[in-house]
Amino acid sequence: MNALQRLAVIHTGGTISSRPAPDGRGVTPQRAPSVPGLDGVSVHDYQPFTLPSPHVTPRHMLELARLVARVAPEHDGVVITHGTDTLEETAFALHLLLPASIPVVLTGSMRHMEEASWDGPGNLLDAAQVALHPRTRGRGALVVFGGDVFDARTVTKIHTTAVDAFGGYPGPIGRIDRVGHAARVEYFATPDARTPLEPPHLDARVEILYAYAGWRGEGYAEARSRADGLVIAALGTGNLPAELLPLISDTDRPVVIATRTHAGPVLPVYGYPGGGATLVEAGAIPASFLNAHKARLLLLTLLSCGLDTDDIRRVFAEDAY
Ligand SMILES: NC(=O)C[C@H](N)C(=O)O
Repeated sequence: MNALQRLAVIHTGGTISSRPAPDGRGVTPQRAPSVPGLDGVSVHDYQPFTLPSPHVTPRHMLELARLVARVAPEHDGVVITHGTDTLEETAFALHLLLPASIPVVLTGSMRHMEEASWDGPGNLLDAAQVALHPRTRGRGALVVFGGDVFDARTVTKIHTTAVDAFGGYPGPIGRIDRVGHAARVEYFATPDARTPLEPPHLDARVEILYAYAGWRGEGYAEARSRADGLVIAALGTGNLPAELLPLISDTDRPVVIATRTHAGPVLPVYGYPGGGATLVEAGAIPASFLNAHKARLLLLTLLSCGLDTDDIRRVFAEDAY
């Protein structure tokens, strides 16, 4: 007889743990869901905190990474239930902090447990079966939602209410379906290998500024004086209004340029004042394909590791994460 597989399920809150509060003041996290119908698997639950995901911070992400690293050796896979609003940030933090050899799968739900269309049990079962699947090993932190498997680097929340709330360019790297009760897991891609980062804390301060037509740098000086580093969600391939160029040239801390456009890289193409080529010339660091909030987590992690601006520039240039 085959030995039981062992699954760790780490609950953190979010809609998948939520129902309407008795005081009638809206939906709040209350009770973690249990994994439905997994034969031959012994499930061990952990609950480090119970939060709506807008309350999750980088400190919680580091706490989770340490918990996963601690429980992973005694389990065949790890699932994390999480609110969807910042799920991609926690997934990306785990991608930065954990070796790819640990199969860790994040999921959540868009509907709470008292709604007829509650998507929690299906997503949780999918996540569990993906986490335990032998082909999942070596792919690092993944997100499973609506049967699609996404890598932590590219996944993003694309809809505020739809059940298929996750997407991202270029799309899923795998899929789970079922034939009868048997799960069928297919992969189309493997995330690149990387060396996990080992920050002693995640307390560096990195702020995001969002560019728009007519921005003259309002808020920039204040953010620069508070933060250890900045990320700008810039325009198109990473361009800004001309007024930003002297501000960026003057900044002695790392300034990473991401894009507010939903897909595609940041590239030093344009040479007009504020164009991407002039920003890079002025010392800004292109975020490549990372969205602004993931670029922020990478910058924050590198700063927390004590890296200087040149080393940070090198890490971003290598597309190492
Ligand atoms: N669907 C969800 O989980 C959204 C919720 N606001 C959260 O992120 O905690």
